[in-house]
Parts: sequence; structure tokens; C-alpha cells
Amino acid sequence: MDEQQEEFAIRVRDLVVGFGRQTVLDHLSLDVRRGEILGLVGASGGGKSVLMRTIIGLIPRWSGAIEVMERPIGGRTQGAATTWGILFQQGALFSSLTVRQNVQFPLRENLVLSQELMDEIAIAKLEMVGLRAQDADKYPAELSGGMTKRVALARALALDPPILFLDEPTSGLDPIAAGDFDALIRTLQRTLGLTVFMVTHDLASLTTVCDRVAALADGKIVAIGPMRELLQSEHPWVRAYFHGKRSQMLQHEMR
Ligand SMILES: Nc1ncnc2c1ncn2[C@@H]1O[C@H](COP(=O)(O)OP(=O)(O)OP(=O)(O)O)[C@@H](O)[C@H]1O
Repeated sequence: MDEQQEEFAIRVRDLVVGFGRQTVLDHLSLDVRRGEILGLVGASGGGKSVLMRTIIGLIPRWSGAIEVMERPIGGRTQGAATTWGILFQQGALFSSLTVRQNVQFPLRENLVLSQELMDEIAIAKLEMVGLRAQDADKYPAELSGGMTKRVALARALALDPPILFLDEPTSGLDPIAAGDFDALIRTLQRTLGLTVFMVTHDLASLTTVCDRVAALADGKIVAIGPMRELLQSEHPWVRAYFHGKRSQMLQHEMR
């Protein structure tokens, strides 16, 4: 295995994905470095979710190659649950299961463990995401938006995956809860050495937690780098995104 390969958690080459006559991703290439938090921005309907879902093998590709932790993705991906955890936009907890049972779900699906050990793991994961042991017996309907995201995160981390996919993790949270969630992601990435792939529109997240930001436009990654470099990009869509009135106002306030 060469050194360059080892450096990347995810490698996407010349990826083409579409539906019917619509091409969504058009010869897209992207490398995600091990241990980084990469933020993905793009127009609404531009293909961010499609890219994420194709990487994790949920959407078939027309052509191109994808490698995750040096393993090609294609057909039925084996061992996926232990390679990545996913936090979908709505949290997507099972409403009829308690918090504890939700966090234990991937353990039950993938491992054979005693109930006692599973209970210990569930509590440890809940504490890791800033929840208390008392929260374990609650049902999803009894949780705030921020708590729901934290439980979903605990569930995503149940099997200790090296990669975490987050689909708009702060959407629907108030700015304080969103800031707390960003800080949690940063702490987990540092302490667990996670690679994080985050689709987000949240300028504060992009500025404060992402090591690099990738911009998706016209089905391709048109700019990638630290936020300060993206702000210098000459690409028309990237300029419009970061230098439009609304973004300018927020950036001004963040200074
Ligand atoms: N399963 C599907 N079948 C058909 N078309 C789809 C499917 N999934 C996505 N698309 C189309 O692919 C395009 C990209 O959608 P996608 O959800 O990736 O956008 P997005 O960048 O994540 O947008 P948003 O920021 O609004 O969530 C859209 O035109 C969408 O209608």
C-alpha cells in the first residue's frame, strides 16, 4: 500500500451518478484525508446527499471509482457498519425504541454481546455525546431536537467506526445548540481520531469546525481547501455562495 493511499479515508474518482435522464454528479473527484473534518457545500438539489449516499453504497453509480479506507465500494459493501457511522438529517431514531435500544441497535445487528455489556456500551456512548444515563429510558418523542441529534450520534458511534457522515447536523437547532453540537463533533474528532464528512449550509460550522471545505457545483467539486481559501475562490457559484448579501452579513458578524 503506498503512502499516498494511506493518507486518505475516502477517495472518489471520476464519479458519474444520475437518475433517468438527469446527471447529478458529473465526473466528480474528491479526496477526504484521514482525521479531517471536511465540510461539503453546494446548491440545494445540487447533489450533496446523492454524493454522500453513493459513497456509502446506497445509490448505484453510472461510472467512476470509490474507495473507503482503501476498500473499493461497489455492489454489496461488507463491513460497512463498522467502517462508518451516519447521522441523517432528521436524526431518524426508531420512535418505538427507547434511547438505550436505539443506541444498541447497531450492536444487536452486528455483534453477539451480553445484555449487560450492551447496556454498558450504550451508557458510555450516551455520556460521550453529553447525555446522562437517566436519558437512556426516554423515547424519541420525549427528546429535544439537540438531544435527538446526540442520541443519533451515539448510535452512529456505537460500533466505533473510523468515519462519520453527517447530513446537515445543525439544521433545526438554535444557534446555541448548534454551537454546542459543533464543539462536540470537534471534540469527538480529536479524541477518537475520526474522519468526518459533513454536508452543511451552516456558515458557523464551516468556519469553526471544518478543516477543509469542498464546494459542489455543476456536478463537480469546483473548489476545496480551508475556509479562508474558499473565500478567495474565483468560481462564480462559490463567490455567490460566500459573498452574497446573506453570507457577507454573517461573516461580518462572525469577525
Ligand atoms: N432517489 C432519487 N431518485 C430520483 N432523483 C433523485 C433521487 N435522489 C436525489 N435525486 C435528485 O438528485 C438531485 C440532487 O439531490 P440531493 O438530494 O443530492 O441534493 P442536495 O444537494 O442534497 O440538496 P439539499 O441541500 O436541498 O438537501 C435532485 O435533483 C434530486 O431530485
